[in-house]
Amino acid sequence: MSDIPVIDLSSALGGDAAARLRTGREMDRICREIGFFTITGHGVPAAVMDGLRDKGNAFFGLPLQEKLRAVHPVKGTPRGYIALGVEALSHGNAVETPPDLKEYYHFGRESWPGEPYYTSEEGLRYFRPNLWPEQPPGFADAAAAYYAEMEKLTVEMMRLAALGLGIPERFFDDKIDRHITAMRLNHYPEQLTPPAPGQLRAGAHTDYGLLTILNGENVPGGLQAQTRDGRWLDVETDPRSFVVNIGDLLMRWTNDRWVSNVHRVVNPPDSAAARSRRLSIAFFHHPNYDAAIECIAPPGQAKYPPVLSGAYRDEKYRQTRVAAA
Ligand SMILES: O=C(O)CCC(=O)C(=O)O
Ligand SMILES: [Fe+2]
Repeated sequence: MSDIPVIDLSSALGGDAAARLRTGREMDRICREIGFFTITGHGVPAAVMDGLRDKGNAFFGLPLQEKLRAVHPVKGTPRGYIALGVEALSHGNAVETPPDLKEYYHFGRESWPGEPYYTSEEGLRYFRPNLWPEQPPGFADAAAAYYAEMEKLTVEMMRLAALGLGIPERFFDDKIDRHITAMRLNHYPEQLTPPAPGQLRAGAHTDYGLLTILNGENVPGGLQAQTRDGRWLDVETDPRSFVVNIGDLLMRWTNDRWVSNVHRVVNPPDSAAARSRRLSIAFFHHPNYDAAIECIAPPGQAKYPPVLSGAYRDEKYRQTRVAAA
């Protein structure tokens, strides 16, 4: 495969059963080979995408002192601002590199029901209040609107995934209906000094969850995905479409039928480094924390023991932190 495939979701989202099955099978074919594809016809309004992108750009454009006021007081909490030098994604895959050349803002669901699933001691570990900065105004609303669109889209995509995997269309529904998805706005600043040896915007890594839905922009110093035979492919991240990739947990759930590809964000070339900042918005779809992930496989052929969704993510977060935030 020499290019990242494109899936047009419009007929499947229109509800036509044959189109849904066809699209699910297309996903299956692609995800067995390379767990990366672009989606068009996704139905997410451009105004929602631009809305959050504008707020993100405004936030990262603030002076560092301002941004640091949005650092969460409890170290390691996936909420609020994380400055340059805190994370090295490659550590999640046991590769040592210097920290990634990015800053990011982490947030989750804005509100949830007053039920024990959310409010118990365990629930509180995943459902935490967001930490919105004072500036820019309207950030929380733009984020909630975007989050809601991603929720609708991922329910549909997981149904198509089920069709492609040959399991009941609604198999995933009750395992993702109280999902613990975190989102990130990643900002890769202009590079005014050369990176250290081995230092990238985001080191080579795999994502942890089910589907990552990414909205980026095509500027020098962008996303690359690695093929099974070790080549790096440039991934176009057009701001009007989304790039979707499979995470480790879905790879495990499918008993390795679908691949969670290694990917990275490279540095811009020297000629453009001083002016190529880049913003990406990532929705890391992750099942309900109490969902047991049991390999979808014929009896006796599961490659992995069952694991709980929440415990699995906790461990991944622990591995990728290289400095106190
Ligand atoms: O910024 C991008 O294009 C990708 C970022 C990424 O892979 C991640 O945050 O996991
Ligand atoms: Fe990633």
